[in-house]
Amino acid sequence: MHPKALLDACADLLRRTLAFEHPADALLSRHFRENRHLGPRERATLAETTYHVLRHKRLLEHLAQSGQGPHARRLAILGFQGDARFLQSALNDSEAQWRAACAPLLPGGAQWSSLPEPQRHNLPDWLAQRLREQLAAQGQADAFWPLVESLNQSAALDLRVNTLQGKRDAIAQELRAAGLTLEATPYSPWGLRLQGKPALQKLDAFQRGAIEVQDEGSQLLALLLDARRGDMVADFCAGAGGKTLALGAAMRNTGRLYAFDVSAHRLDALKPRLARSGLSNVHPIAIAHERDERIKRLSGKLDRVLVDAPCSGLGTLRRNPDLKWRQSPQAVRELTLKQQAILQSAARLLKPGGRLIYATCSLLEEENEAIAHAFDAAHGDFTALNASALLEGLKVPHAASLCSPPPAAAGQTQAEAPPATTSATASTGRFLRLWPHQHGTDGFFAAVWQRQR
Ligand SMILES: C[S@@+](CC[C@H](N)C(=O)[O-])C[C@H]1O[C@@H](n2cnc3c(N)ncnc32)[C@H](O)[C@@H]1O
Repeated sequence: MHPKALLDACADLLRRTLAFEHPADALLSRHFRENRHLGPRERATLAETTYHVLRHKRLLEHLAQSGQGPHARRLAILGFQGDARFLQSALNDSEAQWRAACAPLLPGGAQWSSLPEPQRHNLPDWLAQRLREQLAAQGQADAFWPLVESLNQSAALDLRVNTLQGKRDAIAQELRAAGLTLEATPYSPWGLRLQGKPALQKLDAFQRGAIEVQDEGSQLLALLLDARRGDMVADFCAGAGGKTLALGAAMRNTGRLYAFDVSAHRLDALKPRLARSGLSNVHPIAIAHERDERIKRLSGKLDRVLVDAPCSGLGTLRRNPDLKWRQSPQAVRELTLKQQAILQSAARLLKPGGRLIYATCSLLEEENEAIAHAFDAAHGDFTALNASALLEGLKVPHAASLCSPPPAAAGQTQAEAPPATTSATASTGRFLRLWPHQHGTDGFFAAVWQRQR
């Protein structure tokens, strides 16, 4: 593709993305489907430029005020993520001069640190304020900048090994032999972290379902449910089934695993993944809402229920940077009502002794701890379990470092770790709390309970 045409295509994609009528990843996928002639480098430039501008939108829009020509083109010039010589040859003289003048203020530039804070954190004001307040209340005010910097980077590509098909080490060896560079993930026993973003779909391991793309944090949520052979389990908000597949494999393809979701479309995306995985214990069921009759019939019958609730997704900004511009305080408030309603309905499915997990990929306290505390207050028949102790029992390295609240005193030893079952709802390490800047995963939250009666 000619440099000028590629820059035009970047500008056109940005114009459409910044209308925020559709998620950026959906828009990009559609663009690539409709333009099959695009090569891998052109696709990478288009995708990375779009994501870079979404990540650094406040800064780039500020700098773009000084340029000339259509707004989206100015953003594409400032945020271009392809070969620098390629960009140079797409610019006219005045554009080239303007870009050179802006360069010291771009991310990584010599004068970037002199910019006002909003142009460095690139978050909407409401979100920056909430994160600052929340971190300060937890005594972690210093974590604000490391967090926003990590949210503005692209995420690593993690795989989950389908342990029904082979051990992690053996699959890692197979992938290395196919030319991939990777290492075991630090916490999940099922995970592999790839270097770069190699294409996976043609690999034999992918086609036979031995690997699935899944963030390490997501793997840990499924692990925490500790679903076992022969269990009756529900993945209440299964979506395209990332966690369903991990749960089905943990159950060794035995028992019964219901994959519920209100979106039949998302459940459809689970079907080819299920076919590859070799699982036959999964039952995808599209429901009308969380009080659907098909769910009521299962009341009091299940051993494990995972509620991977619909949420703001603000823990996934590394992958979905447009979410910070698409979310709002009002939308988050509405989500919290939905989250409470879903958790309440899902809890009814458990039998006494059964385990319930409420999880999100949000960073916000109101979608996480606040929902868990409200559930505690309304459900005396559920006892909170300690995520740190559970993960330790599952042999996850450094389990306590993945959970909050952190130990009050440094140097807590394993012997001092709290028991898995605790009625002290504010105990150390009660919640799984994953952060991109600390754990290299997306931001995740999970609270765990056991039904008593
Ligand atoms: C965070 S996503 C799930 C992601 C999925 N568990 C995975 O690992 O890939 C939340 C899902 O909740 C679904 N959802 C929304 N409202 C629901 C409801 N009332 N009952 C069940 N699922 C619901 C959405 O369609 C969406 O697929």
